[in-house]
Amino acid sequence: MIKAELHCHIEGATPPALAARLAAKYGIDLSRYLADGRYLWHDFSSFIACYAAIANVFRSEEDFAALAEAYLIELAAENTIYAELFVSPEQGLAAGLSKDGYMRAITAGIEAARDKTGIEARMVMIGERHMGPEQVEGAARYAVSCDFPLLTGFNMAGDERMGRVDDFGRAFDIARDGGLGITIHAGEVCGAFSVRDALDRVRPDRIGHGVRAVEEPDLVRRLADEGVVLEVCPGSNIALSVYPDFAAHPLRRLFDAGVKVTLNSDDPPFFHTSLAREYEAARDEMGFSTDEIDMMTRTAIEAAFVDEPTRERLLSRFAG
Ligand SMILES: Nc1ncnc2[nH]cnc12
Ligand SMILES: [Zn+2]
Repeated sequence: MIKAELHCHIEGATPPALAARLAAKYGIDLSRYLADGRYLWHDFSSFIACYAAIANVFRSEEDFAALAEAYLIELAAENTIYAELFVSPEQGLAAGLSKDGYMRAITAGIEAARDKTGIEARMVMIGERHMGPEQVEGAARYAVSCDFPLLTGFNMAGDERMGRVDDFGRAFDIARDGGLGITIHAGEVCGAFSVRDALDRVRPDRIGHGVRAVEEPDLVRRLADEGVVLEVCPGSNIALSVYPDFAAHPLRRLFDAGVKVTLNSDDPPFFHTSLAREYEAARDEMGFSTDEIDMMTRTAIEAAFVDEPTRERLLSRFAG
């Protein structure tokens, strides 16, 4: 089955064995965050802290390039034709590189994977909500001024409980005015109000998660009517205790209500998942037919932050 992914934080795709190898190479103590091949966290805040620690083991352009290349090659091996990677150039600064050096590295990883497998990929710039409006605006300004053609979108991740969407509105205005596709994490840790705020202030093309919109029927209807695409990450939601299990997850209710939904892995090894496992769970645990899953993949390509010839080429893979 053909697959596509719109929502994966690239440092969040770091295999634990790679994190351990780089930590040993650079003399970094990860014992609070990684043991017995598993990442150590127990709630959203400790997940964010663990994520930051793991992202810090990358110290060279080669490290970042190898991560992106390896992740995309793994996706391609599971018949994934398109992926968007969430990127954080400030991670380059933390590594003693430059933001451009980081972007160059992820670009190199994408190009290497495309040369080897044909997988198409783009980058989406991340601002971190818990770092405050200045950081998020800075990320947007860098995104619209840097010169990396594979960077096609802007997103805000991080702790949804920090501030209100309005505090970050200018960052999205900058990104939109600069021609970037717009998506925002909302309705994951916080409830329906957060999705409504995002729709009202940011007018996003897509929403990261968004699943807690299900708590308000009017909001579900609004998502369906406005055609906003949800980047749904069921395994992530279960790992972070947003829902107890796949049976309780609202993906099916949103789909049946006519909301445009897609399947994604978020930070796969942190949540003991992969894009392939999310597809399997949709079929085996959430009762989606092959045709319905294909619909979700098609939705992902239709909502991808790509130029129209690329979209047409990707959509042609569904012919027949
Ligand atoms: N699931 C998630 N929610 C918010 N910020 C994140 N950063 C990495 N993964 C995230
Ligand atoms: Zn995410």
